[in-house]
Amino acid sequence: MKLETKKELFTNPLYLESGRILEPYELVYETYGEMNEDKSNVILVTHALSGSHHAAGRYDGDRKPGWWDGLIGDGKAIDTSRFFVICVNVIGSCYGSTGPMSQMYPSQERYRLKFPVITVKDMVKAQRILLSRLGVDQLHAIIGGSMGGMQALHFAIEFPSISKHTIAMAATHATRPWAIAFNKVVQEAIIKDPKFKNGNYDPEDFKDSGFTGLAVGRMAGHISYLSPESMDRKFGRAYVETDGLFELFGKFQVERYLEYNGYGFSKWFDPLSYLYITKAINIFDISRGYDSLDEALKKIKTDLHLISFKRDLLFMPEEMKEIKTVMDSQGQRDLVSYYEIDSDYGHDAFLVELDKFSDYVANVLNQ
Ligand SMILES: CC(=O)SCCNC(=O)CCNC(=O)[C@H](O)C(C)(C)COP(=O)(O)OP(=O)(O)OC[C@H]1O[C@@H](n2cnc3c(N)ncnc32)[C@H](O)[C@@H]1OP(=O)(O)O
Ligand SMILES: N[C@@H](CCO)C(=O)O
Repeated sequence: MKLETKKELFTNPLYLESGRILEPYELVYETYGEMNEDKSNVILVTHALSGSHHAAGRYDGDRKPGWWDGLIGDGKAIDTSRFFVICVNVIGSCYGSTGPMSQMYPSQERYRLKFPVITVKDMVKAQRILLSRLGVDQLHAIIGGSMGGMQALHFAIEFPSISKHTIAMAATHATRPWAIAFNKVVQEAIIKDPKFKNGNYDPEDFKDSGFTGLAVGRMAGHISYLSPESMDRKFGRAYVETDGLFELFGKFQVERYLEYNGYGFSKWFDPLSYLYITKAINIFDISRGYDSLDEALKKIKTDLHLISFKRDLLFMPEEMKEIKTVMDSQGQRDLVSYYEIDSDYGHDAFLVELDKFSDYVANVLNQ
């Protein structure tokens, strides 16, 4: 599989939903496979909250491949021997596209809290502009999970003719208070951490030791990505062997797991990006700007595939099913399908249980 990382600079303003502008801005992206002559084999993959443009393949020295490597590659469900796949790091993130720690023009100071609030619709708009720059006006498919699924839904509504197929997984049409509440924990923990310094932190300060606010908040988030059943399976009631049951700070394996993943995460993810992206997720609502959800969905022309996971406790199956119900009731039955995957892993099943939906995805892409 041919893997390339690229960056594009845009000097025209990006007009944001908030009324503010981002100017200039950069987008970093990866591509896999080769674009054919008539540009008819392009698939856009959209990433989730902490994901990046590195969706597949491996660079020299990498311990792990990209986050959807099991799905994207030669002969895999998103077959890079046939398709040219693009994955773009969203604005607001911390992997190279313009985000809160980028430098403002012309002062060269970092934006920090001066960075504008961005929305999932803004992330999509920037990617549409990148596609135009690449000469791509028609996609074979758009596919993403979680916040990636939200982007796929926005693409379907805002750019109805751009893609033949749209696959939105483990997402919702509007973020519910339940999910906002988990994000509140991480946001509060970040801003109240003394190292945050009202956004004026030095990233070097937590490169080695981690950023406690982000670590603790991410633990709450991570709980919402699993389920009671997957935790039973992963850990049971196992205790860390070297810890005594009657030591106050002795740990269950599940506690060790949350510490490992929370503190590890806080060494490499930027706290301001986390604040801005969770804000974008919280205010996600595909009906904003329309009279109703029905009106927003009426714009859809693409073949829309909605996929939920049975025990997704963050974005629950009923939320995606509602999109199908509305579309069915207003004469769009032929455009929409809904598939509920029998899984008890939890929300992150879209990253882990690839064998449960690979064939489905391959079938859609073969149509
Ligand atoms: C599009 C995107 O969103 S990409 C971003 C994806 N990444 C994330 O969401 C970050 C959070 N990570 C995760 O949620 C998970 O690691 C996933 C979903 C990516 C993968 O899940 P799984 O393959 O089931 O891995 P699992 O959750 O068992 O293990 C994760 C880590 O915890 C470690 N771990 C497992 N059990 C324990 C334990 N008892 N104590 C300490 N650490 C543990 C694993 O060794 C692994 O470490 P590593 O990341 O250094 O390899
Ligand atoms: N665990 C994934 C999905 C969260 O919605 C992430 O961190 O991006």
